[in-house]
Amino acid sequence: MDLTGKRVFLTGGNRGLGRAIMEALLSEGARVYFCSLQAEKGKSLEAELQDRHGSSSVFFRQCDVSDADQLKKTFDDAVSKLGWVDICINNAGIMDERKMEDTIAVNAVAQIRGSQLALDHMRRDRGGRGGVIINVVSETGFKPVYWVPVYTASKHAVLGFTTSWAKNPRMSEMGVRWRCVCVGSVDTDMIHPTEEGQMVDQSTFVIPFALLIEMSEYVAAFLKMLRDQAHDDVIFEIQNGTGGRFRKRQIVDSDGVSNPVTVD
Ligand SMILES: NC(=O)C1=CN([C@@H]2O[C@H](COP(=O)(O)OP(=O)(O)OC[C@H]3O[C@@H](n4cnc5c(N)ncnc54)[C@H](O)[C@@H]3O)[C@@H](O)[C@H]2O)C=CC1
Ligand SMILES: CCCCCC(=O)/C=C/C=C\C/C=C\C/C=C\CCCC(=O)O
Repeated sequence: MDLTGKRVFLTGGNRGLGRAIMEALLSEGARVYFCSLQAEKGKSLEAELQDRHGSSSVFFRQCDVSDADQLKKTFDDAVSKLGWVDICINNAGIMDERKMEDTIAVNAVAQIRGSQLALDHMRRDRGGRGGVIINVVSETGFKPVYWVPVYTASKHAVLGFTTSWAKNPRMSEMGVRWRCVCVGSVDTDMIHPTEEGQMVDQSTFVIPFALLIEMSEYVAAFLKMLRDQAHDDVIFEIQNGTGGRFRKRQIVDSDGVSNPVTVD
C-alpha cells in the first residue's frame, strides 16, 4: 500500500509508540488525525507537526477514549476534517494493575469501540471506501505475563475481538482488513512503572534490556505490515531483531514453549 495521501485516525498519539508511528506516517505523506488525554501536549505537538508537514496534514483533539461519547465525537470530527479515514490505529493504552476498570475500559473497550466506529465508516457494502483497522495489542495478547494479569487480560480481549471480525466471511465484500500488532517491550514511559502496585510483584520485575525493541525497529516493522496487503493473517508480531512477521494465533504450553497453531 502506498501511504502517500492516506487518511489516518490514531488514538494516543502524543507520545511513545503512537507518536513515533504518527511522525513516520506524516513523513510518508499521510495525513493524520490524532487524539490523546493530555490537551496541552497534544496541541503543542499539533502545532510543531503542522509547521513541518503543513496545516492540513495533522489535526489533534483532546479525548478520553474510555468515554464512548467523546470517542464517537472525535472519530466523527476526524472524518469531517480528513474527508474520510483509510487507516484506523487504536493505540491508546495504560498499564496499572491497581486500576482494573480503567485498564479494561481503555485497552479493551475503547479499542473495540474504535474498531466498530471505523468498520461502520469503512464498510464498502454500506457505501464506505474500505480500509485497515489496526489494534495495537502486545505480546501479552497471546501469552501470560504474571507481572500484569489485568493488562494481559485486556490485550487478550482485543486479540479475540479482532481475529473474530477478520474471520467474517463477508469481510472481502466489506473491503476492510484487520491487524493486531503484537509487540514485545519498547522503551516508552509505559514500561517504567513509577508507583508500587502498578505491577504485581513489582520487586521481581527487571526490564529485559536484551529483549527491548528499538523504536526505529518498531516503526519500520509497523510500516512494513501496513504496506503488505497480501496477508490474510491478522496477528503481526514484532520481537527484537526479527523485523516483524505475520503469524497464526499462538498458544503457550505449560512448559513455556510457544507453538504457532491455526485456530480454524
Ligand atoms: N511500550 C511497550 O513496550 C508496549 C506497548 N504496547 C501498547 O502500545 C500502546 C502505546 O503504548 P506506549 O506508547 O508504550 O505507552 P505511553 O504510555 O507512552 O502512551 C500511551 C498513550 O495512550 C494515551 N492514553 C492513555 N489513556 C488514554 C485515554 N483514556 N484516552 C486517550 N488517550 C489515552 C496517552 O495519552 C498516550 O498518548 C498501548 O496500547 C500499549 O499497551 C504494547 C506492547 C509493548
Ligand atoms: C512479553 C511481554 C511483553 C509485554 C509488552 C507490553 O505490552 C508492556 C510491557 C510493559 C512492561 C513490561 C512488562 C512485562 C514483561 C516484559 C518482559 C517479559 C519477558 C518475559 C517473557 O515471557 O518473554
